[in-house]
Amino acid sequence: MSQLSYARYGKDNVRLYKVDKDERSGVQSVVEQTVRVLLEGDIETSYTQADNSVVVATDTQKQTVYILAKQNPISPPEQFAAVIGEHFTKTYPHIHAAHVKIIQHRWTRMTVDGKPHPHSFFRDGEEVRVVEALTRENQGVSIRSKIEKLLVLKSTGSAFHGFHRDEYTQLPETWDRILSTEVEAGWQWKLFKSLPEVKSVDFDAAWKAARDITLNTFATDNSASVQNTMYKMCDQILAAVPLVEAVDYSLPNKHYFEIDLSWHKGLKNTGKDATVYAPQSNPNGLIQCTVTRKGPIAKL
Ligand SMILES: O=c1[nH]c(=O)c2[nH]c(=O)[nH]c2[nH]1
Repeated sequence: MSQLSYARYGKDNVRLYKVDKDERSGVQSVVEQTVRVLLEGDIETSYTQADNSVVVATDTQKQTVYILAKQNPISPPEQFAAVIGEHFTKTYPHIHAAHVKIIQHRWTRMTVDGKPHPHSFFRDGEEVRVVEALTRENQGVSIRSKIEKLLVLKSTGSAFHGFHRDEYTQLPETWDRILSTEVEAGWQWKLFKSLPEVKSVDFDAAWKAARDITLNTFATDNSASVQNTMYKMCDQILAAVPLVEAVDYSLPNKHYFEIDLSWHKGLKNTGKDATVYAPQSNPNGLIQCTVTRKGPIAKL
């Protein structure tokens, strides 16, 4: 009559904080993450026959995350995700795949009296660093790194003209507009065959390169469109990080509308005279792309 066609289960929103205390200098460093683990394997009978013997309880999964966090570095998150994935696929013969997602939150060291403070931090924005890792038994680990919720705006240096026009078109062309977006950028790594291979990669350097390229290109590109600017970002990240096979962006176009105030004593507030704008929440444009190197992509 019916069959189970999809089954994954695990613990979501496992909140984790780890401090590293350098006893000699007294400097402490902190990392805060939110972890999701979802397991796949020979678990059908738990759904279809109430057979809990195949269930590694989600509470066990949570405890395991804490123990692995104690026993291993949790940063870079790509490596910790691979450690978690390997643990579940190696420890339980009937678990064949582990999907691990880690969201790393920002804690930026405070500067006090011009000096980096040894143990005080602040949240400088909602931007997060995200990792999605899929470990499949005897096959390796597929890792995607991401930047999410990085809000940016430029007040000039962006145009949008020459677009298709027909009887449905109302938007005027512009040679000078505000450009704002909340960056969601991802980069897919080549398939790693083993945990030691994952541990040899400088994921922090890649994250910094992707972030710097995103910000520098956003700021300096004389943007013809969101589409063209994001393609330039992808192209540079592929060039900067040889182990990355694909780069993707998803960019909402957060519109700022001019307001015609001429009805009030002839106030000039459009075109080159525009200074007061109305930020829009919705609807918004949404522009997405994935850019790959030529050739096939290895996928789990
Ligand atoms: O950069 C842009 N790309 C579009 O596709 C588009 N469409 C639109 O209305 N404004 C913009 N801006």
